[in-house]
Amino acid sequence: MSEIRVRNLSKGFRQYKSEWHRIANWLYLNRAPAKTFWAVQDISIDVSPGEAVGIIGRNGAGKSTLLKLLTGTMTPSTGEIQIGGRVSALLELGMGFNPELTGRENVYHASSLQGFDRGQIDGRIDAIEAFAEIGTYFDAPVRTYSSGMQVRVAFAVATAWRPDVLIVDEALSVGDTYFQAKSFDRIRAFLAEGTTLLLVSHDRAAVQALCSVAYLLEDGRIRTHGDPKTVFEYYNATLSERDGVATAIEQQADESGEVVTRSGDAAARIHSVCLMNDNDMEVDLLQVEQRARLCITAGVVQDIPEMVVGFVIRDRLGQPVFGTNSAYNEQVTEGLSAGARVTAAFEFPANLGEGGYVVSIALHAGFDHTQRCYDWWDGAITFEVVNSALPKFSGSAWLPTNITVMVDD
Ligand SMILES: Nc1ncnc2c1ncn2[C@@H]1O[C@H](COP(=O)(O)OP(=O)(O)OP(=O)(O)O)[C@@H](O)[C@H]1O
Repeated sequence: MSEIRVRNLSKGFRQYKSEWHRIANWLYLNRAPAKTFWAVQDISIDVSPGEAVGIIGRNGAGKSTLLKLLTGTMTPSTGEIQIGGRVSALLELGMGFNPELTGRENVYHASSLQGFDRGQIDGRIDAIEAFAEIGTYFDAPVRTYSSGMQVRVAFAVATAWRPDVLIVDEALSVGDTYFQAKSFDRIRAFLAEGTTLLLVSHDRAAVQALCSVAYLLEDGRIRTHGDPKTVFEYYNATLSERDGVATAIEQQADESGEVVTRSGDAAARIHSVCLMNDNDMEVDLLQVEQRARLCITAGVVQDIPEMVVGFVIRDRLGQPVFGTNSAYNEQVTEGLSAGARVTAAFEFPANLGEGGYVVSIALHAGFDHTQRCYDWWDGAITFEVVNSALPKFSGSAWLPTNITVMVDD
């Protein structure tokens, strides 16, 4: 059985030529044939109990509208929604608070709207206050709060009881870093206990860390769905599409079963990518701090006005660790003819933490691939960084550190 079952869901908004046409329509003066704009079109999704699903897409793709339909704050034009269990939604956190009431009073009010009685709220209020960590402000009117304080109280009350279904819309990105980390821990704990999660986020690391499936929305429809890494790579490839012209996007599993994404208009193609160590040997293993050289060869297929070669190194969660390109370094090659061969080398010290890294390579015009992308190759190579010579450290960057510790008796 699905915890969330959505079938052929659509939401249309009527668009009028002017305010007058809108009013005329209300007054049944039939002089304003309105067009319908479909913010959500024919969406079907099944989410199993305990599953975590990410929803991604450009601004205006229909993500918030979909969540509003799921939480019942908007009614669908057509389609069906079934949700099992108690839903808690973190949308527009704190918007429902009464500014004249204190945080504590708002917590009682918000919790009673969620269906909890006074005794149940009395039993949780101390925990909510402790989680929000806003000190004496908890008993001050909400109008005196900073937006961060409001988010803290709103998150604390919305998650005071573990919901069966948690719906989160970028809500966490507004809090401060400390509170975001604490909120993520709470969401992770809910997931471990069986909560179903629907998360709208542009944060690739958060979606990859929390979700097992992602859906890419575009113009109100599902363009693709699958494992979050593959869907984010596909999304990244769509960012270079212009004027509604679709980019060719290939996704194929390599020998190890990893899905590799390649996209672009193919006016130039990457031929080979390899990583060399300081002994000029091709490697897939580097010591922390060892010098490395990323070597790329490419061929020009059609005459192009310019070519920029770039790369990005990502950690295992898909978070970019470092990326640069020849445009940032003022080495754009111009006026390339079909048949030309291009070689590029990027040399750098592997000042990275231990672990696995994935490299994407790009050939494009302009400062990034969103202007015109010839070839983008996600996961072109992978490599490992090991530390057998330096002091132990954590994290994905190696920052050579001088340490001074003194004791005064
Ligand atoms: N009440 C409304 N009336 C008319 N159009 C609307 C309404 N609400 C949303 N839309 C339109 O529907 C489309 C989808 O909007 P939505 O807010 O769902 O996108 P989104 O993917 O959440 O975008 P963002 O990432 O910017 O929040 C947009 O073009 C938006 O202008």
